[in-house]
Amino acid sequence: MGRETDGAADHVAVIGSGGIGGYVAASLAEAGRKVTLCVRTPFDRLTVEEGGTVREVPLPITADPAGIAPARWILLTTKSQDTASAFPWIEALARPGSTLVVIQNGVGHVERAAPIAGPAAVQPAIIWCSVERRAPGEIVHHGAKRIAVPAGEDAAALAGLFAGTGFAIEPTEDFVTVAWRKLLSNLVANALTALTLRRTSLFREPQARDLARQILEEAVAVAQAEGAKLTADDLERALAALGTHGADAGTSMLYDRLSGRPLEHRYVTGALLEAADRHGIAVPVNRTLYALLETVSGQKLSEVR
Ligand SMILES: NC(=O)C1=CN([C@@H]2O[C@H](COP(=O)(O)OP(=O)(O)OC[C@H]3O[C@@H](n4cnc5c(N)ncnc54)[C@H](OP(=O)(O)O)[C@@H]3O)[C@@H](O)[C@H]2O)C=CC1
Ligand SMILES: CC(C)(CO)C(=O)C(=O)O
Repeated sequence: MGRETDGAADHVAVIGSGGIGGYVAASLAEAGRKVTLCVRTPFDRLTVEEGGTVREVPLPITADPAGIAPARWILLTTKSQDTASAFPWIEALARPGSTLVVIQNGVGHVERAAPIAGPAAVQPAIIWCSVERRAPGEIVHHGAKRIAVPAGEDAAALAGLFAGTGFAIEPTEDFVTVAWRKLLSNLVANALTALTLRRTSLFREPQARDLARQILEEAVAVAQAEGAKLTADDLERALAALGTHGADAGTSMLYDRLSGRPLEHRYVTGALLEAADRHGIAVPVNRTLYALLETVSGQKLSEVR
C-alpha cells in the first residue's frame, strides 16, 4: 500500500461512524483490510443494510484515541464543522508517511484539515455514495460507490486500498471542478430536503425542479468565477441526477435535521455565499436558503414552536 509508516503499514483508521464512515469502514473490513472505526458516540456493533438485507460487519470500534496503533491511512468522515474535533485521533494515528484522506462534501478540504494533520499528507476526496445512519452503528446504503481524488501517487495507492471493495477510485487532474460539480447537487438536494423534511422523491415535483434550477444557475456562475470548469451541461446533469438514488433516499443534511443535529450548511450553501461575495456575484436564492438553514440548524423537531 505504498508509503512506509512507523509500524503502521497496513492499518486503516476511519474517523466518524455516520453514513459515510460506517459504510466505508464496513467495505474496507469486508475486503480484508485492517480497519479501526474511531467513533464519538460509542456503540458495539456495525450493521449495514443494502439491497434489502442487513448484515453485521465485525471490526474494532473505539471511542478512545489512547493506545490506538498508528495508521498508514486515516479517513476523516466527520461533518465539515467537526473537522477540528478530530485532532486527538489524528495526533495519535498520524506518522510521517500517513495520509489523511478528507472525505467530505464542499470545497476547501485541504485548508480545513491541514491545521490538524500533523505529519500526515492531506488528500481531499469527494464521494458519491448515498448512505443513511439510522442509529449509532446502523447504516443503510441507498446507492453509488465512487470516490474522486487528485491524480498522483496517493491516488494510485488509495485505489490499491479500495481494491475489492466495489468502490471506484477516480483520479482527477482538476479537483476544483469535481468538488464544485458535486457541490451543485448538495446545494439543491441537501438544502431543500432539510428545509422541507422531504426525501429526494421531492424532486419529481415541478416546483421543486424550478427552484433547483434557480439555485444551480446562481451556483454555476460562482463556480466558474472560482475557476471550476462548469457549463450549462453540468447544470442539466445535476438536475437530471436529483432523486436518482430511489424514493427512500434522503441526504446527509436531511438526516441531521430529522435528528436535531447541527447542519453542515455553512460548508455547503455557506461556501457558495463566501465565494459569491469574493467575486461580487448576487446569489439571492441561495442567500435565502442559507438564512432558513441557519434558523433550523440544531433545532429538535420535538421542540418546534
Ligand atoms: N451520507 C451521505 O449520503 C453523504 C455524505 N457526504 C458527506 O460526507 C461527510 C460525512 O457525512 P455523513 O457520514 O453523512 O455524516 P454523519 O453525521 O452521518 O457522520 C459523521 C460522524 O462523525 C462523527 N464524529 C464527529 N466528530 C467526531 C470526532 N471528533 N471523533 C469521532 N467521530 C466524530 C459523528 O459522531 P456521532 O455519531 O456522535 O454523531 C458521526 O458518527 C459530510 O461532509 C457529508 O456531507 C457525502 C456524500 C454522501
Ligand atoms: C445528496 C448526496 C447523497 C449525493 O451523493 C450527498 O452528497 C449527501 O447526502 O450529502
